[in-house]
Amino acid sequence: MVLCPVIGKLLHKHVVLASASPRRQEILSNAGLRFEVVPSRFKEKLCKASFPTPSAYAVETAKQKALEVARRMHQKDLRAPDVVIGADTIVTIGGLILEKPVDKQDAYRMLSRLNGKEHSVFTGVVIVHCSDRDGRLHTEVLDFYEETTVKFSELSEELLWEYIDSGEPMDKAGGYGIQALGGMLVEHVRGDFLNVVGFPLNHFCKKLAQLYCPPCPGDAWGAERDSIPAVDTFEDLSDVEGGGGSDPAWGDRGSCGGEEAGAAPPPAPGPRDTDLNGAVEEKRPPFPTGLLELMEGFKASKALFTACKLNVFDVLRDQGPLKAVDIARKINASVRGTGRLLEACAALGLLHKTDAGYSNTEAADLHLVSDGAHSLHGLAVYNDSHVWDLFTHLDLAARDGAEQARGAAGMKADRLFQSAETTLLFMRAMHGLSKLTARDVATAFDLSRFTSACDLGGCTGALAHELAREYPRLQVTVFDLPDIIEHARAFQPDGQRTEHIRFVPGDFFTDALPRAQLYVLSRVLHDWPDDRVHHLLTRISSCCEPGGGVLVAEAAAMEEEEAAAAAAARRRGLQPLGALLLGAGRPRSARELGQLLRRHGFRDVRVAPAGDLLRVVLGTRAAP
Ligand SMILES: Cc1cn([C@@H]2O[C@H](COP(=O)(O)OP(=O)(O)OP(=O)(O)O)[C@@H](O)[C@H]2O)c(=O)[nH]c1=O
Repeated sequence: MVLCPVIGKLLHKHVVLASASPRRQEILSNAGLRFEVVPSRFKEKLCKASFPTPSAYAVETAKQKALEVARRMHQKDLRAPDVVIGADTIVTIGGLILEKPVDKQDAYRMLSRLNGKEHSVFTGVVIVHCSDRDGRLHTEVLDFYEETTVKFSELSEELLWEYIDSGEPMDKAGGYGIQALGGMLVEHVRGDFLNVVGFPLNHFCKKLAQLYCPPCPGDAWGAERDSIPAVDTFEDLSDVEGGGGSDPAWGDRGSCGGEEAGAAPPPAPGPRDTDLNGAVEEKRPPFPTGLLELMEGFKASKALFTACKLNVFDVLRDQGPLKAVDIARKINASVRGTGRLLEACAALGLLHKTDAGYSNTEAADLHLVSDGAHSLHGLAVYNDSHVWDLFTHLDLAARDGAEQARGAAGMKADRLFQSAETTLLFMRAMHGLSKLTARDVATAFDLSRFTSACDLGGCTGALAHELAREYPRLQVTVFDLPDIIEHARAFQPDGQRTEHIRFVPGDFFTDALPRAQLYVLSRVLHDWPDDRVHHLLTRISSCCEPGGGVLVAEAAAMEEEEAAAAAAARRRGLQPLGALLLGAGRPRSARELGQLLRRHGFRDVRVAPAGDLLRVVLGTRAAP
């Protein structure tokens, strides 16, 4: 990929992002950078008046954030980093620097100031190269900043308060997030949009190119070149690190970092390079960041699950910010243990930590609390209590097949749900996931020509509600196992029309299917092996009148997109394991699903994406 080499220069290094900002993490990981997140503990309290410009303040804050992390990691001697990246975003208007609001009133003061006017957003960035010299940390700091101007529309008081009440302003400089609801407040932007969001990626790449690209012979710009080099120059970059010479750009641009200061260039020496003392150094293998992440990944999941299980996010949503000791009391846990768990959650970007204590991030408020329209709490609890146990026995499943693993985890193979409690656990997990995707599935195609639908395996009816909401003429039947239907009532949303939805108990492999023009199979087929899928589609096909349809939603990528959707691919990559442990099914691509539908008498088969997770395939029953 042509854009990779400049970011690729960091792939062999242990890179740390000294920031808890989820936006920075997203911007950099979207650009292909691999890094560890270690939020800085530096308190953003430098005296603003002592800086000549707002940008100098942002740069110094970014520098102190990064250096604090570099020193802490060096002291602990744990996976000491090669490079630490720090950043600080501020909003300035009329000489005033606005950081993150401390409460709603503060957010209101900030937004009123910005209302109808143009302001500047500065992000200061530092790239700190670290090395160990006789046990002492040596740092070299490269810094820069980027300015973007943003103009707000004239906004009514009501709108400002509505925006503040959405909760979005609280963890954002200036009290708004241009990338989300805050985008609606903005009339125009001059400059780098991502700079406003929290990280000036373009400028960062230029700096990396300066750092790692030696001046080409005859290049009039030399080390001062300040634009991303042409693609073929990028390709040349792949070997320059091995050149072993000093880095002119670094020498010119870098500033020394306090007590750790020194003059040596940061890049590592080449394959077998001679250093100034004549000693020969072996080339270090690339730092296995990805592997280490995989090895540690389960701890991150467990921290999230545990905080959900102990209702940490509920407590903080209702009463945060709170100190660890108060949270411990409220969740009935030890202060020491709670403190550790909270630290871990903050490091994972699930919580914010400030002087006032811990508070939820936006994502935690939305998805990790136990109630609310977008809650995935049930999924976390299900994964923790049920899927976790099964995966503990993955070795057994791999060796002997699923039955052994299920047995070891205490599950009887002949019965899906052991008790009402496990049924509810499963239903809560599915409910959260279905609600997350229901709208995308319901609107992937225009289904308004149908007046009746049957959602097979429709569980709590989350998709049925969305279908009924989207298509007022549609009558939807949710068809699922009696155990499920018995508990479905508990999941019905208050105040939503339910007369268009009915719940019918039954087994779609054996019982008569309710009559409907459209049959829906949302995330059902991957649970079943080919023979069962054929059996089910044969049954649907024989019930479906010509002109009727079948709608299949699965976490299946379109083949041509597979390489691009790396994260989704990773999720899909784990699906066969889930199938091994949970049943004999398998994931199927959209193309394969389309072929299946054609084979069972459906024509005009079309595929559409439904959000990031799912693909939806719609087929129309041809005349037999
Ligand atoms: C203007 C604007 C800002 N932000 C966020 O505001 C925080 C600034 O605060 P910071 O002190 O620079 O960073 P932080 O979040 O406290 O993290 P850290 O680096 O650990 O100090 C960062 O998050 C940015 O994304 C947005 O998400 N959208 C916007 O439109």
